[in-house]
Amino acid sequence: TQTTAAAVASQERKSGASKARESKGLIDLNPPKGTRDFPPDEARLRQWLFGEFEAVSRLFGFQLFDAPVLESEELYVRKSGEEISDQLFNFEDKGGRRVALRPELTPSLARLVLKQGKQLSLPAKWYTIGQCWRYERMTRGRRREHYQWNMDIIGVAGVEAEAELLAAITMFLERLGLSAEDVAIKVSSRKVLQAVMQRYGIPDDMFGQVCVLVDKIEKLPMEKVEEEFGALGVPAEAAQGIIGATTISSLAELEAFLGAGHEAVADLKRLFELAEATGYGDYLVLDTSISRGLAYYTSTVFEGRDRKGELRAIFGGGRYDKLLGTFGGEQQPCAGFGFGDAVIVELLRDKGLLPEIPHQVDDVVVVMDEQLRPQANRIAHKLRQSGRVVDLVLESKKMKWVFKHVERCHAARLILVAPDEWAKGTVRVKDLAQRSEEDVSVLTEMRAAKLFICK
Ligand SMILES: OCc1cccc(Br)n1
Repeated sequence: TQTTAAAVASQERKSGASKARESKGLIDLNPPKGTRDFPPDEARLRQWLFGEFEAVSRLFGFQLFDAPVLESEELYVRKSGEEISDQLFNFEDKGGRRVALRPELTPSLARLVLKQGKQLSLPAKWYTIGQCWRYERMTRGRRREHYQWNMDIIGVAGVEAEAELLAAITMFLERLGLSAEDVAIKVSSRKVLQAVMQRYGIPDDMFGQVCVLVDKIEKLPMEKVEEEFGALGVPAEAAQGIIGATTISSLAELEAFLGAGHEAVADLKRLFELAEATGYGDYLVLDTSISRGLAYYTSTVFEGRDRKGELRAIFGGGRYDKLLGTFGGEQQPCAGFGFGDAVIVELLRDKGLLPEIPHQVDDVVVVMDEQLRPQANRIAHKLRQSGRVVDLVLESKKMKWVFKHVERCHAARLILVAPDEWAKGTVRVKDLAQRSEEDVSVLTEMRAAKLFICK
């Protein structure tokens, strides 16, 4: 039961229609707060988007994995001030177990990799698309769920892994009609922050918290950031040194800051070289202001942003060489990314690149006399076996309805099973594109071949 204030707030947020239904004791037709329905039109767009995720993952030879949307809460308790941990959609199940709807997919991947142990041949290249959750006070009206495409490479220590992941991302963007003119991929290394922390003698065990706080610099007023550094016990001078290190935007500057032989410089130089050679170098921008909001990244981090800077991050990722170790498994070098299903659609819409994806079938089969229903079913079945997408009209309908239906289905052909034609062993086939029609024999498979067109 909600407190009175919460109930009143919730009632105020409901639309008039929802209130009206609620007052009649009817169920609310809207999905739970912060979640989305996918009726057919939206589901077709999502299916298209996921099809592109799948196609690119396939082209890169990655293997699909999956895990439950419900995980043990302990996978996500990291005490590093991460938004993802602060907003866990967690609860106690009826068995008294602390569980959570997964806020991200990487911990599940880590759990599965460790569970496979020595059975897993390395390097492993795994991908998945899964719904992820957060419980955020609806103060900001943000979504509580989204779908994320993840690709991860386990067992490769060099930035060749990050280069492969970025190649997949940029191939995906190009397939959708986007280019480096639309999207920038900001790249940095947390080894920069590590170097600064060492310079100021900040203990290593604060690395995750400091990185998560640096990620908030762009999102919070500077005084709030400085206050949070203070709360972490980071001296003001060190905080200024960390904040100062987030303004580097070229390899030359980075080299001057860290020194020529520093591993972060070598890593990023190699990454930019591979990106250029592969053909997506124009997307990359060195920018030490990015840190990402996940504590477990250890060096390379990257995020995709629209060049206009109007939208939230399109995707994000990086290297997380210590995560498996923190789960009590054998340490393995890992790199991966998460790519959400929401911001990319906003960007495609802004660019006029959202595809029209109508409901479409090849054939609509209609029986004109219920006596011929068995024959019509057989015709539809044979057509489907030959690969045709068939909408079989299941009740007697007037032709006016049939023609409207054929339009709704964007059908290529209308096949009428009617007594006169059937008596001659034929069915009437209307080719809706050619606006022609003919009676096609169904008496023998061969002569009926024209009807059972194989795709
Ligand atoms: O990317 C943060 C996040 C995690 C889970 C659900 C949603 Br919506 N957003």
